[in-house]
Parts: sequence; C-alpha cells; structure tokens
Amino acid sequence: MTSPKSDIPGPKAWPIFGNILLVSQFNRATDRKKFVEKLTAKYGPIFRMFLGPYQIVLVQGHKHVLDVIRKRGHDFLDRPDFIPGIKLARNVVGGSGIVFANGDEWKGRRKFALQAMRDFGVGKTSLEEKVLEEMQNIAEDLEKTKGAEITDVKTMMLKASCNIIHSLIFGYRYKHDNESLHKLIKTMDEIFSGPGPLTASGIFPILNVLTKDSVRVRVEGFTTLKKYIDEHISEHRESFDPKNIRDFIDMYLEAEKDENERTSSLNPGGLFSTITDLFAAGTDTIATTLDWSLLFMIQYPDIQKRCQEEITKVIGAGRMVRISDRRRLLHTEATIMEIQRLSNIALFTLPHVSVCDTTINGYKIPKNTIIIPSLVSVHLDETIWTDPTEFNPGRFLNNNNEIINKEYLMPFALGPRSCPGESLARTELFLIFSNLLQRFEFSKVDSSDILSFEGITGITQAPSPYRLKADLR
Ligand code: HEM
Repeated sequence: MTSPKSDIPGPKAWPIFGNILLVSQFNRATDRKKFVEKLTAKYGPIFRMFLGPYQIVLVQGHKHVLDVIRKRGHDFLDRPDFIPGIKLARNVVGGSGIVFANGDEWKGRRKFALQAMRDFGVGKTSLEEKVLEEMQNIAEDLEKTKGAEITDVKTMMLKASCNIIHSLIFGYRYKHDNESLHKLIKTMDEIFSGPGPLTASGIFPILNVLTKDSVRVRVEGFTTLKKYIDEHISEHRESFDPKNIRDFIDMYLEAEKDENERTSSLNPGGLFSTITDLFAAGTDTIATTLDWSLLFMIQYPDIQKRCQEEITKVIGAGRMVRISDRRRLLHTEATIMEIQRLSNIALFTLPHVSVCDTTINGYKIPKNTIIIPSLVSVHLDETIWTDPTEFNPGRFLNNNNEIINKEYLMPFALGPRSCPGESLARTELFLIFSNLLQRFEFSKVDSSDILSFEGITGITQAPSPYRLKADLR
C-alpha cells in the first residue's frame, strides 16, 4: 500500500488514511486561523493534506485566491459531493439544496434563489420594511436592559436575521419572545454547529457510531425542521393562488409546475434542502457580523462617535435610516467594510473542487481535488493593506470621502460560487448597524474590560464572549 502522491508541499500522508487526524483537527479547531498559520510556517501559503484518498489544497494570498475563485472560477466550480458524509446528508434531507449541489441542480436552484430574493427582497421597500421592523424589535430588547450588562448580543441578532429569512420564505415573522422562533433557532444550531463533512466521520460514516449523541441530536433536528417546513409547504399548496405569489414557497410551487424545471432542479427534495440552506447560510452569518460590529464599537468609541455624528448630521433623530441614505453615510459604510475585513466570519470559502486537471501557481491539481481558498489571508495580506491588523475604516475612504479599495474586500467571496445572499446581507447589515448607532451609545461595562479579537471558530468565526451596555442617546 503506497502513500498518496502530490507535488504540493504538505505533511507526510499515510496509506488509506492520508492526514485524516490533521484534517479532522483543522475542522474541529476553535482557532482555525492559528492552526493554519502553523502549517503555513512549515509548508508555505499553498499546502495540501489528504483526507483518506481525497487531496485538500489550502490556497492563501490575494493573487492565488482571486485566481481560483474569480479568474478561473469555472475550473474550481464544484463542491465535493463525492465525500460519503455529504452523500449521506443529501439522502437524509432528500436533496442537495444550493450549498453542496453541483451541475444543473445547482445552477437551477441558485438562479431561482437569486430571482426569489430579487422579487421578494433586495431593492424592494417590502424588504426594507421587514428589516426595519426587526431593527425596532432589537431596539426594544436593548431598551429593556436599561443600560445594564448584556452578554449575548448574538441571540438578540439571531432573532432578527432568522425572522427576515423566515418572512421571505414563509411569508410571516414571529415576535422576538415567541417560543416557535426560539425553537427554530435552537434546531438550526443543533443541525449546523458540528465540524462539517471534511472529517474522519465524513469519509468513514461508520465512525458516527462513536459520536452517537451528536448524530442523534442532528437527525432529531433535521426531523423537527422537516416537519416544520413540510407543514408550511402543505398549507401553501392548499391556499396557493397563482395570481397572488406571496413568498419563496409560492414561487417554487409556481415554477415546479413546469415539467422541465421539476425534473432538473425544482423538485420537492430540492425545495426542502434549498430552504434549509438559506436558513443555514443566511441566519448565523448576519447575527455573527452584528455581534462583531458592537464589539468593535465598544473598543473604538471614537469611531462609533464618528458614525453617530455622521448619522445625526445627515438624518437627524426624527426618522429611521433608510437604504437610500447609504450613499450619504460613507463613514458608516466604511466602518461596516472594516468590520467585515477584520472579523472574517468566513475565514475560508466553502470547499471548492477542481472540475478538470489544472494548476495553481505551477502546482499540478488533478480533477476532483478539494480546494479551500482562504479569505482571511486576503483580508490580512500585507502586500495589499497598510497595517492590516489595525482597525481603520479610513482605509476605505479617500480625501473626498469617497469609498475606495473595495476590490480586495471579499467577505462574500467572488466568482461564480460567491454568496448569492450578498445584497440581502448588505442591506440587513447597513440598516441594523446604522439604526442601532442612531439610537444607542454602546460601551464597555467597565472601562478596564479587556476585549479579545481572536475569535472562536464554529459555524462561523464568532467573537469571544464579551459584555457591553447600551444607553439611549
Ligand atoms: C454577512 C453575511 C454573509 C457572509 C459573510 C456570507 C459569506 C458567504 C461565503 C464566503 C460563501 C462561500 C462562497 C464560496 O464557496 O466561494 C457563501 C455562500 C453562500 N451563501 Fe452566504 N454569506 C452571508 C449571508 C448570506 C445570506 C443572507 C444568504 C441567503 C439568504 C446566503 C446564502 C448563501 C448560499 C446559498 C451560499 C452557497 C452558494 C453556492 O454554493 O452557490 N449567505 N456565503
């Protein structure tokens, strides 16, 4: 039995198992950034590991990341749907959604989701009203704290981000104290907070027997979620009126009538898995970014004040900030950009796969190699940014206060697999962040509190626990 071969630098790989322990450690590391830094110091910015027979190549630095995701994005278009753990998840869910789909299924569902977001959301007053309603609820939750210590910003934000997706998909929202909303958030967390499919149990699913409890919790979570979604689909089928398309499900039911669409991508399994993907990708990401935002604001009160002064000058206190104000709130916009650059809630893109034999920086990359482009390596690349670890929103503004330097800011990735929720996410982040600063002054509970900006790797890269207080301005 021989070891797997590759001309890309990387640790010694064993027959059959490759570097299975190392890859599992990578996926389970709570500080994945540091984990990768250690390997980079040894093997350089492009290195490989083997998960059993599958080669995984980590790609770092702006030049190579851009090459892989944008310039030659179509050579690295697929997801690793050949990994047994991903196949298994697809069978449990009954379809592959968008995130882990390939080929026509992926194309059809991604196109459909983008269209649905355009029809029901982005750029529409209806979405703006939905986000502002959630913002109003967050403000009420904050007001109730009456300036006392707050330790769980994320849960507060999750209620809002989950409600926005819920409303786009199912047509209605919950009050923030509603039990069903809390249950839905908890179920999502149970399903998605594990280490993902690129682990030992992802290629040898039999190992799941050893981690029975976490698998049971996940399967129970999926069953609960499936029941919830199925009930909504049945209700929608009964009350469906083609003249009044209310939400994402109605749109899907309309498209599903077309035989060609149904046989390719828009089948019932596809509907369930696509809804699951949109919740999974669109809830935690927004809440975590908002969590980081407030952490940065209490660490940098001068920058918070700069945004507040801008908001007061341009809008005043008499009305809420609207999306049409964005072009006039450039300091606030630059601050959000800098928060995204430094928080790196997605350290890496999702795994890509080479669809043909190709190369990266002269290294041979055979077809079906798993590629992990590092977004954090671009956001902290010293050849692009001056003092990359410094929090400085001014780097995104020129002397005329115009936005600059955005081409290397890529929290949503770039290219054909980039985040289809980017416009929705940017709308949510801008409206919630600016309206929060308009109303509240955020500060440390005790001025001697020392805050950590290292982050903890989970579904996304989240801030370490911190406390803050919110006072009405
Ligand atoms: C701050 C918020 C968000 C960030 C930073 C973010 C970031 C990302 C990143 C880095 C990817 C991987 C791209 C790649 O593999 O090359 C991705 C994929 C994806 N995102 Fe987002 N995202 C956010 C919010 C959302 C929202 C609100 C939605 C939808 C409602 C969404 C839906 C998706 C989907 C469906 C994919 C998979 C795309 C595909 O495979 O074609 N995301 N996102």
